[in-house]
Amino acid sequence: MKKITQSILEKVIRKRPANSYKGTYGKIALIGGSQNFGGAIIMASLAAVYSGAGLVTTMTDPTNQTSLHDWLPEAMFVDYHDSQAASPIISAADVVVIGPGLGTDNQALTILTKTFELAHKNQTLVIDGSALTLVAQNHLTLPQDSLNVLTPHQMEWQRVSGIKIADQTPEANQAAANKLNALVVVKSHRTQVYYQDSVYENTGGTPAQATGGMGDTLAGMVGGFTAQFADQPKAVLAAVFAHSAIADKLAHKQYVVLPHQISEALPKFMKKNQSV
Ligand SMILES: NC(=O)C1=CN([C@@H]2O[C@H](COP(=O)(O)OP(=O)(O)OC[C@H]3O[C@@H](n4cnc5c(N)ncnc54)[C@H](O)[C@@H]3O)[C@@H](O)[C@H]2O)[C@@H](O)CC1
Ligand SMILES: Nc1ncnc2c1ncn2[C@@H]1O[C@H](COP(=O)(O)OP(=O)(O)O)[C@@H](O)[C@H]1O
Ligand SMILES: [Mg+2]
Repeated sequence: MKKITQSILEKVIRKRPANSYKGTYGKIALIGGSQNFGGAIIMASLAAVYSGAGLVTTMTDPTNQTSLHDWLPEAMFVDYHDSQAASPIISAADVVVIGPGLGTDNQALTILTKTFELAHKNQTLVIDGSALTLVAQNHLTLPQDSLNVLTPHQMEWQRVSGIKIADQTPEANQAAANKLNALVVVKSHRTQVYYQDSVYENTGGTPAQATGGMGDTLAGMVGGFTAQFADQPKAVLAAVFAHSAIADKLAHKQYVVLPHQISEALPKFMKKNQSV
């Protein structure tokens, strides 16, 4: 098993070319946030914007619009019930993050299946939270043409793969990830990443991260990194490492690290760890 260490950051985070503009850094659509879980998609959107994604659109329940803009005026808003408005933006996105706080009712299932229908080649789909539970409950097939990045915690991975948490060995997980033809980030206190023949284990992370919204933030970061950096598997590894490394640093002086604090630390962290 390979270790994910500090060295992944310089390999991925590049110095920004002088003649670049927002279009250089990718378009992301983030879909989620039911009436009760609005915070999840706001935290994911914060992470996407603070990791440097060029254009971010948040598709959520309209009850979340004011809080979204209060936290993040940089994000555009679309009502996720409005399929006519949402579909062209989803189609045009380089990266779609779906699931944080989406919920698992019929309306959430409709939004997820529509997003799967729209997914296409040259698009990365980050499937997190409720979207993973919906995939498992409804035996959905993942889209064939997009690069599918799954970010389950161990219980979500149990639902999707059928492997009980106690039996989630690297061999079993790798076989299941390959069967899904997906890049899978199995989150725990030492997160593991499965992609094709490779298994990676993160070397960072702290129990100060054990708080709701921490995974929503990682999903947004994976979206932000894959939107900007060409090598998609490496971008995922860098997002996983950066998420835990920032938390480890904050945890020197904090009992608990709040998810939005990780996002707020990202611009300085990325500047410090970019390649020269
Ligand atoms: N502020 C918000 O709006 C929040 C919304 N959230 C959303 O709520 C939805 C449900 O997600 P949840 O994960 O809370 O609920 P789930 O029911 O999907 O998973 C939680 C269950 O998994 C078990 N579990 C086993 N191993 C675990 C591990 N390593 N990490 C985490 N749980 C493990 C827990 O004991 C618990 O029974 C998701 O869409 C999520 O994005 C959560 O992120 C919490 C914060
Ligand atoms: N004890 C821990 N040590 C290291 N990382 C942790 C620990 N507890 C939680 N995390 C990290 O926090 C995140 C939790 O994700 P998730 O359970 O999906 O949260 P949520 O859905 O509430 O946002 C994962 O990235 C996980 O690796
Ligand atoms: Mg989660």
